[in-house]
Order: sequence, then C-alpha cells, then structure tokens
Amino acid sequence: MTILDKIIADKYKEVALKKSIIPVSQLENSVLFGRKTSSLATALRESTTGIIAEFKRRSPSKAVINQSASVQDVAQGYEHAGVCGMSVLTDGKYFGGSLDDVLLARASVQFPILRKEFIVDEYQILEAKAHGADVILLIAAVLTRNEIKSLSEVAKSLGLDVLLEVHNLEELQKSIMPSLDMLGVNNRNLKTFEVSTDISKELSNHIPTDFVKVSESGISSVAAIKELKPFGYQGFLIGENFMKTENPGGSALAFINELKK
Ligand SMILES: O=C(O)c1ccccc1NCC(=O)[C@H](O)[C@H](O)COP(=O)(O)O
Repeated sequence: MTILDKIIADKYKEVALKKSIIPVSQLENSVLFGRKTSSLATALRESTTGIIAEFKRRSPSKAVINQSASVQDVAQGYEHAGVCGMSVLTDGKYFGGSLDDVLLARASVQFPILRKEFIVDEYQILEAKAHGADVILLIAAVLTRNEIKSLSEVAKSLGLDVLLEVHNLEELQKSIMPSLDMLGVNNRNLKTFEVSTDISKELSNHIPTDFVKVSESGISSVAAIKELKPFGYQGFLIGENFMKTENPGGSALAFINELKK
C-alpha cells in the first residue's frame, strides 16, 4: 500500500465521520458560503510571475517543515510578496493542517485561496466554500473520470475554480473536460516521492491551451521557473521552499523580486 493509498483510505473514513457530525445544511448556512469567490485562473493569466505559495507544516515526504509559523502571518507575508494565490493544506493526519487554517487565511488576505485536500466527496467541496476557499484541488490519480466530472461540476456550481492535478499522460487524457480551470502537473510522484520538473515539460504539449497550466512541487529556484515558462506554464505552486524558512513571506518576496529581474 502506498502512502497515497493510506491517505485516501483514511480520507473516506474522515469524511464519513464529519458528515455524521456537521450536516450539509450547517455548511450551506455559514456566513462565508454566500461569499463571492475570486478566480485563481484569472489571477494567473494576468500575472507575469504566477506564484501560488503554499502553507504546509509537514508532509509525508519531508516530515516536519515548519511547526511554528502562524497562518495569518504567512498569508499576509505572501500577500505583501505579490503572490497570485495561496494553497493551504487542510489534511490533519499527514500534513498537520485543518480547515481552520483556511478560515484564518481568509480573514487575513484578499487573494484566491486553494483548499489543498484529498477530495473524494462533494461534502469536502461544500466545506471548502463554507471556510472561505476559492479553489479546490482534484487529484486524477485517485478519482475516476466520472468522479472528476461530478466533483468539478459541483465546484463550478458554487463559483469555485478547479485545479486538476496529474502526474502522467494517462491521468491527463482521462481528465480533460470543460469543468476544469487549471491543469496542474505534479512534479512529485506521489507513489515514490521522486521529484523532477521534466514531467511538467513532457506533459505540457498534451494540455489543451484553454486551461491554465500549473507546475506543482519541487520548485526551489527562479531558474526552474524560467525553464518552465517556455513550455506554457503560467502558474507555479511552491511549498517547502518558502515554508522551510523562518520567514516564508520574506522568502517569497525575495524569490518574486529575483523572478522579475
Ligand atoms: O508533499 C508531499 O510529501 C506529499 C505527499 C503525498 C501527497 C501529497 C504531497 N504534497 C502535496 C503537494 O502537492 C505539495 O505540497 C505541493 O505541490 C507543494 O510542493 P513543494 O513545493 O515540493 O512543497
């Protein structure tokens, strides 16, 4: 069993438990549920830098990254740095995150917020909206085409953007559909944790031009982004490279300033 299999098996149990505690009606009646969302895809199309900065305390591949950072401070630092949006890991068991992190980030900044989660049920999309997220992630490796279709259509009906993540051509080809906004290529193989931006380069030609192309994971230098841009990438999701420092916002600012040179 891979770590991804374990995460997904736990996720089904977690969602079933949450559904039994918090009914859908409570999510739909929350103040933030009616909030007008903002589009990350639009922000990326209009940006020259395209950075989506992540808040991640720990991960299965790296263990502890940053246990002491405050999500509000990091969100405000990222906003000051000029990122296009922020990805917030909400899985508790493997990443040390929670939906409260999305709420706190939402209260601190205006830019689009991605709920970074292993989504297997539309309930989690309602949770994302109720906690102030603008974007959800769907991972092709753990969903069928029909599931991607129904989950992405629910998200679109709520005004949320959808980032669909793939790691190989098969996942990409089964996933292309109009209810997606962004196609993300994860440079990290979630089964082996190997990281290489070559996969973003290899898959770029297979991504139709109507989707915003995002390269995710393992990006730690401006040079890597400059190499990926000619392949049509407009978004770059960066987590550990910022979060491992004492001041993730300051690190993002220095990175973006160097990228603009
Ligand atoms: O980061 C992991 O170890 C991981 C393991 C299993 C599933 C997902 C995982 N990460 C989620 C992400 O996609 C990354 O946090 C994100 O793309 C940022 O990556 P990085 O810049 O390498 O921190």
